[in-house]
Amino acid sequence: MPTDKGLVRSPLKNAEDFAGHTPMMAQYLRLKADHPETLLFYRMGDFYELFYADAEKAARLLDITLTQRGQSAGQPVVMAGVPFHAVDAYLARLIKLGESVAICEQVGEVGASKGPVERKVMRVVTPGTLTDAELLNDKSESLLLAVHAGTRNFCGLAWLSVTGAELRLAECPSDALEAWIARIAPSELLYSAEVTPAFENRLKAARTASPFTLSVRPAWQFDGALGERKLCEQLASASLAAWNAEALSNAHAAASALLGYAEHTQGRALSHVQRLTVERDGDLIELPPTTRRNLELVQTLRGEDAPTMFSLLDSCMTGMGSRLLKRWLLSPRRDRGEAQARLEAIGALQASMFGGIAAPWRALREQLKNTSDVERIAARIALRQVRPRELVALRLALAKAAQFAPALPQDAALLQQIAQSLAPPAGCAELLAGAIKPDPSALVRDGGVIATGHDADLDELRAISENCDDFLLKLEISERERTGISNLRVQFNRVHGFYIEITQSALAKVPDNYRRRQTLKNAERFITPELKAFEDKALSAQDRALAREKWLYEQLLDALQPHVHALTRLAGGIATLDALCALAERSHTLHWNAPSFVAHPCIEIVQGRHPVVEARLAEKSLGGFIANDTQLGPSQRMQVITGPNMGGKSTYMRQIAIIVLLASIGSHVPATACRLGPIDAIHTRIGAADDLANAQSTFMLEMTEAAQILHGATAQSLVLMDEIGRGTSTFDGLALAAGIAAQLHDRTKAFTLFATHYFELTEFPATHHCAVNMHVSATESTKNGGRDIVFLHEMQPGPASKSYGIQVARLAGMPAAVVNHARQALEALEAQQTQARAQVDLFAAPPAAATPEDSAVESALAALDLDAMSPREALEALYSLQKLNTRESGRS
Ligand SMILES: Nc1ncnc2c1ncn2[C@@H]1O[C@H](COP(=O)(O)OP(=O)(O)OP(=O)(O)O)[C@@H](O)[C@H]1O
Repeated sequence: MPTDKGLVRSPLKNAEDFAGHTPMMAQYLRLKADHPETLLFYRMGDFYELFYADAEKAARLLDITLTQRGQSAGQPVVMAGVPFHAVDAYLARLIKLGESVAICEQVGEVGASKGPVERKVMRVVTPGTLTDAELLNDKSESLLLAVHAGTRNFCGLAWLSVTGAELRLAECPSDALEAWIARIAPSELLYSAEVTPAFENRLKAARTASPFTLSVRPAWQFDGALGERKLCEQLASASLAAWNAEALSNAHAAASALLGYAEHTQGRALSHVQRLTVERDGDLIELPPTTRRNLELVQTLRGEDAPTMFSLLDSCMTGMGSRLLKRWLLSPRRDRGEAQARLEAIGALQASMFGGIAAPWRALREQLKNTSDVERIAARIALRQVRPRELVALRLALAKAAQFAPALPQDAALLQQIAQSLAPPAGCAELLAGAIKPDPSALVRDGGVIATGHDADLDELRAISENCDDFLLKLEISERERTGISNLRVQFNRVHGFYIEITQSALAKVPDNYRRRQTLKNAERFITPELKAFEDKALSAQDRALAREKWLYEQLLDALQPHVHALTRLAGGIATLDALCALAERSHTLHWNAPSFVAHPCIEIVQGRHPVVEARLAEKSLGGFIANDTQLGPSQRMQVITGPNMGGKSTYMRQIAIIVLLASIGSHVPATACRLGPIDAIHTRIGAADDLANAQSTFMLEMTEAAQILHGATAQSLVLMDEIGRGTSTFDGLALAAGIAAQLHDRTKAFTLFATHYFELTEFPATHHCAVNMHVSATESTKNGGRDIVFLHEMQPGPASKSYGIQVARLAGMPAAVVNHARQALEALEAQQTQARAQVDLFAAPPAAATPEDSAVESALAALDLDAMSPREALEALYSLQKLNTRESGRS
């Protein structure tokens, strides 16, 4: 029997367990037993109430009042509540804190049966399965990721956004798991209750890179065969061959848990998820978490959202566009096909000759403004959670989408593809226009949502409640005419309802179909079948109109289901168009140019700039950015960069990485020209703070990151090494820096930018022919006796002549006494070093270490497939290894 850490069933499951509890508390406890780890919001009239431990927790987290009311099973009932109309704000706070909430509604008729009204958990809101517009961030996705610790050191991954249309699968070696998690950046991660404690600790540790909620699921839900079946059902396909996703049993197992959980939280299947993508290790340009952090792609080093590369790049008009652009930025592909198609599209959007009007991106962006989030609305239609006003927004978006296509230039394949996806699903806009009022109430339960003319019954019901007086007046006139009784009156009172009043004198003229209702002194009151029917209708018209509206809304949702697929396709088209128009606008505004791709290895940049630093300088009027060239190719793979602190070394290195990344996603780049050969990864090792959370010192972290780069980089990688070795003693640091530079140059052969303050390293290019010295220029100002430094920020060939550390310290406001002291000490040190400097060849290759051959025991050990062994076989293998070892020791 599989254990289930997260979903431990409450022992209070049987009816007798609730003995002594009031019927309502027994109902609550029964529902709570199914959601032990989740706060249960139990609807009572106008409030959602929480009880017992949930109430205490909510009171603490939400700062709401904890109260006690009555007793159940001899104990006071501890409770706390939130008003139902304000629930979204409370949910948002809880979700932000990583909590999950089960929403339990009253589903039965009040008073329909004995005991409490029937209640049901309608949905579970968790950080990774958000669907409410109020809880979601427009510009970022909330992703749910399931991880399966598979066999043979492989992990399966499956992830999706519940409000998106795409499910993604991947398999990765176990040691690459953290990098994958960091790249996916989920809001919630699902894992099996039966993973090893070590694996669980790794998942917990992965939260330091970007926080997410961990949710444990029963082990049986991670089932490969079940996952494959569920995927086939989801995609309405007999096999996964079309997606090249057949032989991925670890990922299928993750998908099984993922879909199961997503359905559990939404209370229904995710019919809108109809696309599948398999991500493979080698498809993407590797951007390790350190690179994303150091290049400040989506977060600054301080953890803020701006100014970052994404905040500069994202001028999208819609949330869909922003989300897609972020995905592009974080997942550049090695294959240039996609980037090339985007470049072509941007070129076409910028061509001012199109149709004799200004560049098409301008007009398109105007049209894209205020387009609603069709992607999320389509998902909410599928999940039957869509609100009336969203449907109006959808109708307007459909009308807009129809205008985009004719405005699209015809000469780029990607734009043509977009034009096709923008065709609004036939009949959908008409359906919406016919069914929903142009300005409906926010919620269906308030009524006033369904358009007049959509349903005759509803119109009549509304007419009754709205035009009661009118009806009575008309009836009075027609009855007076029919009977010839001129003082006949049609009236209403609360006790007797509707009636026709006839005075004594006119009784003789009363028609046959009048039935007596009441006799007064001077008059008789009658009812007719027509008036009786009206009375029945009028008295309950409002309630019935509301019920009818709800029913009609459900009918409308049914009728919209077949359009969901086309709507998500259309949403994809709008998002892509928006992202491309944003790139065209950025390129125009920031004076960027199109890069070109070549097959031979090179990174050639003419007049490159760092876009974020440039924007900051412009914003603060700190002067212009100095552009620099970069030339890296087969014969010049490494630049050893020296120059003063604050000279611009880091900026120069980062700008190259950013230009390479922008080109790889198909964006224009901040340079006059750029030619780029194949790239498989961008690695960075740039100064870091202590990683206290992982108990690593600065130096340990520096070495760990450098080691990862040396293991991972290839001849197609771009490597940024900023001041490696500075975290330890000078000799240690210098020696390590020399070793690392030699390894990158001789073995890895990656394109390397190696910034250093060790002047000794400027000798490196003399013996390493693919390396060159570069330096950032600075000069001493004539003011202040030539003691001040002026940064020119220009990259020039050759090594720097001076380090200017003391000048920079002076600029930073160091007391004059310290500066003088340092200057004297420096002179003494330099004199001493020149005398004592022994000629040490820092870069000489070490004597080849004899690589001992593996012993027979080691070879046998390496050949064992532990995952495929039973405990008995493992024990036998151990015996034979022991025997082998005894034999070997005997020989030696
Ligand atoms: N090309 C440039 N044009 C104009 N200003 C620049 C340029 N490069 C750098 N700067 C300015 O100089 C500042 C320092 O640059 P950077 O951090 O790259 O220097 P550094 O040489 O790496 O310094 P350190 O060695 O102390 O790390 C930047 O914040 C920016 O304001």
